[in-house]
Amino acid sequence: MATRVRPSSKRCAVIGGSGFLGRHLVEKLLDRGYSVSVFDIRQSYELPGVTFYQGDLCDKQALLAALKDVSLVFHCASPSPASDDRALFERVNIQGTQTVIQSCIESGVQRLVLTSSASVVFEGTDVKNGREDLPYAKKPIDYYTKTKIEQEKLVLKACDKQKGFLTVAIRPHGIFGPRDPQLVPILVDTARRGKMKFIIGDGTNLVDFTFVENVVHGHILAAERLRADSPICGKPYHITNDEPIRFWDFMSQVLVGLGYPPPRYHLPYSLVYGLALLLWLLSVLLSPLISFKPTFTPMRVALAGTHHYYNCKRAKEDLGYTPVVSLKDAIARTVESYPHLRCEA
Ligand SMILES: NC(=O)C1=CN([C@@H]2O[C@H](COP(=O)(O)OP(=O)(O)OC[C@H]3O[C@@H](n4cnc5c(N)ncnc54)[C@H](O)[C@@H]3O)[C@@H](O)[C@H]2O)C=CC1
Ligand SMILES: CC(C)CCC[C@@H](C)[C@H]1CC[C@H]2C3=C(CC[C@]12C)[C@@]1(C)CCC(=O)C[C@@H]1CC3
Repeated sequence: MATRVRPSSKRCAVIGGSGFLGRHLVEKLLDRGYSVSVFDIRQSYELPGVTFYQGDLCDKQALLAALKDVSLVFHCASPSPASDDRALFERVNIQGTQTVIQSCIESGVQRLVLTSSASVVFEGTDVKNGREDLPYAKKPIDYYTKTKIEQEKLVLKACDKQKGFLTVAIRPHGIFGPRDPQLVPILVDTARRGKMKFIIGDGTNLVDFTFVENVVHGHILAAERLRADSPICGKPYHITNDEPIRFWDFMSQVLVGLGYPPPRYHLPYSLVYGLALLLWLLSVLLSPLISFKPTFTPMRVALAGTHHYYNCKRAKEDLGYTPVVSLKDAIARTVESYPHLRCEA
């Protein structure tokens, strides 16, 4: 009878490893002595010690090739929330995640760490110090969030100690840092178009923004503690900077750091939300004729005008997590990393 060789526990794969979070995770895993395979639909860099597999995670055969002899998998691939493409989210985040789980099981992968999102409980209304036992959003605010909920449920349900397949989900919130293609670039683009003059609501709403290195730290702690006898199997964990900040103070600090004026004038939240909803509806109705993507989507307005910060006590207790970079240092390092986005005037 052929004996199955147990893959080395230091051999891992990062699905979505070409992305913002994925690449930071790959770099830290290499530092920690892991050998890393990246599976992604695109290859965005080259690094010694990394083997790239280019493919779609919905393609099982392509995935099986990348997971050969791998014992630990990080799944941090997703279409960008900005794509607002329902069919794509469903195909990649739901069907694709099912394919990831099946491929892991068939390849003998022992541990799967999913990058979920704290937004799985967010319905567009205040979440203050939210714990992991909050129910999933019944009316998710967009298709991205709806499919992130299904994705997390699939991965956590697949955890099976008997079969030796262990899973855990990390729920970060508002990831930022060097090379982020989303938060700072969208903010600067909005400022350059003269649209960052207004504060939505009274400006006192508290939000978590999480430095990418803290998110990476949470993922690695979870992976290294994921054993059959640990309490973390099949559970979700909030990972934040644990320093909620006023949404508009955070935006202002980034803008001022890059040489742009901070927003000053207030607009009522319900007015802006209503307008965003109307614009979104128009963009859907007119999509056969013209294509336009509004900057102020209902999701962004809700995120900008409500409290949404999360308690990460469970991660502290079970994973031994504490943020490794403070918010102040994180903002300074992020601002420094975008010299090309500085205000030229
Ligand atoms: N950026 C944020 O603020 C937050 C992100 N997340 C989650 O973190 C994860 C990583 O996000 P980011 O690094 O910000 O996004 P990103 O867009 O930079 O990276 C995602 C990667 O997934 C890859 N990908 C997409 N579809 C694929 C497919 N069908 N097959 C293979 N690869 C595919 C992309 O090519 C990309 O490299 C995602 O799961 C996202 O939902 C969760 C909370 C907050
Ligand atoms: C135009 C301005 C009002 C806002 C500019 C900044 C926004 C682009 C970002 C502020 C909060 C961010 C955020 C996400 C994306 C970028 C922001 C909207 C997520 C939706 C990314 C994916 C998630 O899982 C949740 C994030 C919440 C915070």
